[in-house]
Amino acid sequence: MGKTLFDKIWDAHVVQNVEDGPTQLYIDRLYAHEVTSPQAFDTLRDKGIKVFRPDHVVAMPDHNTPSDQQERIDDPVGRKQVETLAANCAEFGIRHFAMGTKDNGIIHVVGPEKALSLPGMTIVCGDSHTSTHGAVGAIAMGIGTSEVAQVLASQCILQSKPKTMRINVEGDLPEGTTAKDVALYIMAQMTTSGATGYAVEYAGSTIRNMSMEGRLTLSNLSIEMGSRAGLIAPDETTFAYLKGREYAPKGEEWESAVSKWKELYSDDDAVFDKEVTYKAEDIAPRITYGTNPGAGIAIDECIPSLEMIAEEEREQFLGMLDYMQFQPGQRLEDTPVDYCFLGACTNGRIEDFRAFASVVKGKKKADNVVAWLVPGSWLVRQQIIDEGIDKILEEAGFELRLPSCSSCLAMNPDKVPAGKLSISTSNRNFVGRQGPGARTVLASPLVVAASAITGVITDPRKL
Ligand SMILES: CC(C)[C@H](C(=O)O)[C@@H](O)C(=O)O
Ligand code: SF4
Repeated sequence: MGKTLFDKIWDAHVVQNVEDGPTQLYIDRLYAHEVTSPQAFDTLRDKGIKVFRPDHVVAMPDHNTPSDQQERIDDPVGRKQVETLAANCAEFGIRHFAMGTKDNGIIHVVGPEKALSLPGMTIVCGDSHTSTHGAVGAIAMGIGTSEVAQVLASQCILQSKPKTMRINVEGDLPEGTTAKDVALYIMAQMTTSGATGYAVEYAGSTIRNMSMEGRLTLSNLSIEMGSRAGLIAPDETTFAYLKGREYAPKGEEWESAVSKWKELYSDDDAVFDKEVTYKAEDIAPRITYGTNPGAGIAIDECIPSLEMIAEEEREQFLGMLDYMQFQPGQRLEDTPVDYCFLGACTNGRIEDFRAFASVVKGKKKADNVVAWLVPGSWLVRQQIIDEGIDKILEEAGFELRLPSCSSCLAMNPDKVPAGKLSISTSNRNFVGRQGPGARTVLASPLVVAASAITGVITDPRKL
């Protein structure tokens, strides 16, 4: 029987299989950020252990970094986390991309764009959206802080092998529909726990035709349906994206790496524990209405009416709508928005800024809207400037901010006030996610851009 892509990478990293226990898996790359690493470093310090392979670890602060200036962090808790990361990296000899330096950004944006994440790797980080890196053809998983300590100390992790699922998407995406919409659509079909216990591989012609950055967006959201990992077989798109990037293999090493990477696909006779197929033509620009990313609709649909919801789910459904201040059956188009956020590890890449700019070019931001446009890294910010996108944004009344997780998570000054409605390109719309009492609807950069221009939830196809 053939092997799946996941099996091929997994098998190549098994150090030992413990009978009736987890697998000891070798890890190629550990990323660390300021929020989930301090205790892991404390553990090493307490036990007098050194970092086993410091050159395999890359750290950077991203959650607490402000997006308006990066000279200082006013919040003492956030400041301490960022300072502690810097001190730990200095003490343990780990590469550290400091706040405000050209290498810094959100880990899940920086890793792929610097080719620190490569096909065939095992990649972990104390962060659930580590699934993002699976888009380059890697096993990339979020882990807990105690596991971060394990990897620092041994470059290995104890892991039970998940089941495998293949999600195929076939055909051409309709106009105005992006990778983000594909992810939101799949999640609505599968629910936010539909892939729990599985490692997902995305396949099919829609995925093959998707840009590398679109694939990163899709893999990013894998965790939101419960999957720990979201892999995509590396192909010419992957190789073209990685080639020449800072940490990519060079010269002959590149050639030999690519020939190995070309073996990384699921064999024709590989069997998945579960397989589902969706049609691209069924997907449209989407928007969420609830407080989990699976509670979403096509932008021109209405929120389900109460009759459409199973009886046992009605209480939860009404609870979500109550928080969101929406009604069953309500149409969301034309609902006034207060905040617009372009950014996060979901949609903070150059293609997202190009998409946003393509909508707002020659138009003006609505007066009722506060807009935060936050590149996912300093490299993305530089690309925006080099391509003159900053000028287009400025002329339309927007301001380009500094790289950060920003308004994705209320751990820095970019908080949405209680009761305000935010339309956001991030990946989570949980209660209080963008600030206590803040209400979040998730959408693509095109939908957020159209809404930032009109001041109401707007279908970009109709602008
Ligand atoms: C702070 C961190 C642990 C968290 C995560 O694991 O994902 C954050 O990045 C998030 O997006 O909620
Ligand atoms: S941008 Fe958001 S989802 Fe991504 S790592 Fe930061 S807080 Fe988590």
